[in-house]
Amino acid sequence: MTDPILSVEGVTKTYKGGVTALQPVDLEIRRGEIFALLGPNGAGKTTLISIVCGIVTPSAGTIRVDGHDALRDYKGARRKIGLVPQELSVDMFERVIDTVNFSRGLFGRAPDPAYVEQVLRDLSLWDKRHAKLMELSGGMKRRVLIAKALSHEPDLLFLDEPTAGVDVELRRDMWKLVHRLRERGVTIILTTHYIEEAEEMADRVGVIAKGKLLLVEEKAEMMKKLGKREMVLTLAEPMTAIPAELGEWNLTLEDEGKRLRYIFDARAERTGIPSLLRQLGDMDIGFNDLETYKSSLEDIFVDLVEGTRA
Ligand SMILES: Nc1ncnc2c1ncn2[C@@H]1O[C@H](COP(=O)(O)OP(=O)(O)OP(=O)(O)O)[C@@H](O)[C@H]1O
Repeated sequence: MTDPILSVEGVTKTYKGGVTALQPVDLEIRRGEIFALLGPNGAGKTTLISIVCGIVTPSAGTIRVDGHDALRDYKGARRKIGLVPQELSVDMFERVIDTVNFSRGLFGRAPDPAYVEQVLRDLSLWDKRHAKLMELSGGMKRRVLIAKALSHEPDLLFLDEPTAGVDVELRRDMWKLVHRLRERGVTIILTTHYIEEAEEMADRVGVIAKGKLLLVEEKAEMMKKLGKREMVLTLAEPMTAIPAELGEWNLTLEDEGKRLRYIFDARAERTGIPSLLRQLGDMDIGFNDLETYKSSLEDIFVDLVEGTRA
């Protein structure tokens, strides 16, 4: 990859107690992309982010953030990064604008009221700028965390589970916000348990489980490559069992024999649907409805993660 904004090479982490949270991880992030790191609880997502942000020391490996070695030149690397943590760790008595200005100062940036105003406006926090954090709703507090993370004009923004525990409306707002930030040139890495979040937001998806990065793919490519597809026929007459003549097809009978499900591989050149339908016609098996489905990222994810179970 030419000039990645982040490159992670051979990074591992074994915590003091002996838990191996990351097996050697190699990952490159392109400038300007939205990358979703998708994985179940305990997969190592937060550990990886924390290592890149210099909060956790890796057991091995190197990290470069926009050319800065994250270990040897921690400050240079860290300045490029905005981190939105999972937990609210803010002083509830502080006012919105003060906490954002304070975060900017921590990175040695000179005050820039116009920039901070823009960030607060983008996050619909401008009207609340003089409110104390304790006076804000949960969703607004989360936006304040984002404003703080953006306060020093980072090029790379980490969102650690940005929508965990927020309502649907706020989740959609977050998604829009992430797209807007990208339009402004910010590269975004987010972690999530939610498939639909990765599906909705990301350009590329990395699937991580048990500390192993199992796969990194363009989202569309991943769906295409690994997608199974399904066709469901609603039968005119319920069946008690699948006739032996249909034994070679990957069929299941559902809904008390009223629906027949056919699963096929989207990668295969031929779906087999025409010949299956012909055969059903020859056998006088009628149907009232035919639907096809593409498997979602969810199915792919479950397949992958289950594949890693010992
Ligand atoms: N400070 C620590 N000391 C010891 N073990 C830890 C520490 N932090 C995390 N772990 C362990 O490392 C593994 C990976 O945890 P991590 O928090 O990175 O996962 P995650 O993918 O972010 O999970 P979640 O989605 O639940 O936040 C887990 O087994 C966890 O228990």
